Amino acid sequence: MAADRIPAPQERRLRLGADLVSGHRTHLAASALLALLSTASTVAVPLMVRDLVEALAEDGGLLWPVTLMVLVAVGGALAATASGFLLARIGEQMILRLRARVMDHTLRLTLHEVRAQGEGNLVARITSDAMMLRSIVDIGAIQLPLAAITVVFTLVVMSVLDWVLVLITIGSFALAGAAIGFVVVRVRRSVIAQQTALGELAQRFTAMLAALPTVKAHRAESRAAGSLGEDAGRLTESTLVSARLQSLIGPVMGLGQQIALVSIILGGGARMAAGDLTMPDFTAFLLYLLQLVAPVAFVASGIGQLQAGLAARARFDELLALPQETDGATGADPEPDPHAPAVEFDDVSFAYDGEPVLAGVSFAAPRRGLTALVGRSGAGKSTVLTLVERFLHAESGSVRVLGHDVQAWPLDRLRRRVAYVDQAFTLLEGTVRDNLRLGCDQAPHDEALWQALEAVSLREAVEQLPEGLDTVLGRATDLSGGQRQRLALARVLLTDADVVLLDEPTSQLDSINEHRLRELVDDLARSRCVIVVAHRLSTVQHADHVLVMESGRRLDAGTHTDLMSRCPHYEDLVRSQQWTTQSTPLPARAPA
Ligand SMILES: Nc1ncnc2c1ncn2[C@@H]1O[C@H](COP(=O)(O)OP(=O)(O)OP(=O)(O)O)[C@@H](O)[C@H]1O
Repeated sequence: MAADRIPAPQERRLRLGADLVSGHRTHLAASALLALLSTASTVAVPLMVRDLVEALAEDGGLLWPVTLMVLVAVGGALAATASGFLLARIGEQMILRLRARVMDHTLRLTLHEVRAQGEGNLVARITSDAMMLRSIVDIGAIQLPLAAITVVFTLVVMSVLDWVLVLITIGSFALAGAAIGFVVVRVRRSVIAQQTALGELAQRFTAMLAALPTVKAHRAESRAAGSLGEDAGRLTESTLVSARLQSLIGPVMGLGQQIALVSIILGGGARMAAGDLTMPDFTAFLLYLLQLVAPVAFVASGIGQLQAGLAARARFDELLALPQETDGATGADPEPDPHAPAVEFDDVSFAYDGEPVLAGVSFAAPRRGLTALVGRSGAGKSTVLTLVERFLHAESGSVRVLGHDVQAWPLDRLRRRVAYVDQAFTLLEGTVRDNLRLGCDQAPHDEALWQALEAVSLREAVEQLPEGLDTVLGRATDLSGGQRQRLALARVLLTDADVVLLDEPTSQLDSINEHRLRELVDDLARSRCVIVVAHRLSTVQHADHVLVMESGRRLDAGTHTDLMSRCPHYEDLVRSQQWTTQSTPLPARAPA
């Protein structure tokens, strides 16, 4: 199954030659052939000019040489155009495949890694980095080798005309070449710094947009814009470093050309005076020299741009080398144990980057019914859910689902059995229909979707949306908090998950919504195991089992009534209803 396939580490690098250009070999060969024809015409034209000069001197017919020269020149131009177009197509196809691969890979990274990388930084990979990488195909695959071939061919033909002048030409350009080589090494380093700064800016801007309501509510637009401006300034600084280096390339080559031209005119004049060089040969030589400038300059600047592409490639390699979520299990799905609890924690400990968060937690949630996790903010309740969903791995102890360790389940199967509803009741940017079908293997019919909406009292609201089930949510049209909540639960109703994990939002809902949510959760709990991180007393009172957590430990477990009679900490939580307030000390208990 594709979703379960984890690429071997060596597959996770960009193998630009085989990996990206594969499937386009014919087009690539055609493009190379056309470019070669165009190069041949470029090399041939000055020789034709020489024949023309000779024909003029000998009073010969001009029609045939001129016609041939025009045909060769126009043919060369057409071949260059066709080659360029083919190359652009290959480049776009390559970028298409690359983007698809990187997006797929990114979605399979662990949540922890995606957060560590930053969304904006990851987006920069498929935008600016991808465009930079295109230069490897545009320039590196054909144009640069061809420019180099043109230079070599031209020098060979020039040496047939006069090898002494060729030595002078090579000497003049060699100096410039050495200076450019020095610059190019630094260009690559500066481009990596520039792309990293661009990723950072994109990341900060994305995060700022996500927090826009808070920014606006605190009238912090100016401060936010100022801070983003500073990041943009840092990006400009690193861009200027590479721009400064790259801008050196053109003038240095120009200088090489000037030196070569003056040297050739002086040297050529002397050799003509000595009778070692004819006028037509000198004319052709000069034309070749002028023609040589373009490919030599292209090789010089192309190597610079190639460095940018290679820098982008290094950033892709870095991303592709990040491990995907591993699929622990192999072989067939484990058969659920009918006698085992739905979820079972056995002495589970977990730490975030060395910081202990859970310590020796044990509990069992039965196959049916509502289990509530309660505790102050930071007690580790949400972390328990993430371990069940295998977003994170326990450091010790075992987390079992339907009788089997979560590692024994193929990841895809585990997540089919366990539905997760986060605190924000997140909806994807897409139609209502897409959102409802998210966890379903077989897309349910609209009738089933309407039934699920009916069950969560959302049918009327969706019918009133501009395009009903086809209304795109997430941009101009969005749902209220309570409606999102119900849509997320309708999504769960459409799956056949055995376990439902629900991270209750900390914000207080109005009493009608709270009541509806409770009814829905009770409904779900009649046929499935529902584990809810509870922030409301109403949820806890309805729970069949309550697990009390404090500082990453299981403090007690039982029914609400039992816990009220024997667990002072629980009594405190219930009385204060301050499940989410860590810093505020709880008021003293009333005397019994
Ligand atoms: N991504 C993370 N990286 C590092 N530490 C984290 C991360 N997420 C949570 N923590 C830490 O782990 C601890 C437990 O967090 P968790 O979210 O499980 O608590 P919680 O009981 O669900 O809190 P709340 O009721 O406020 O949602 C906290 O101390 C928190 O600071």
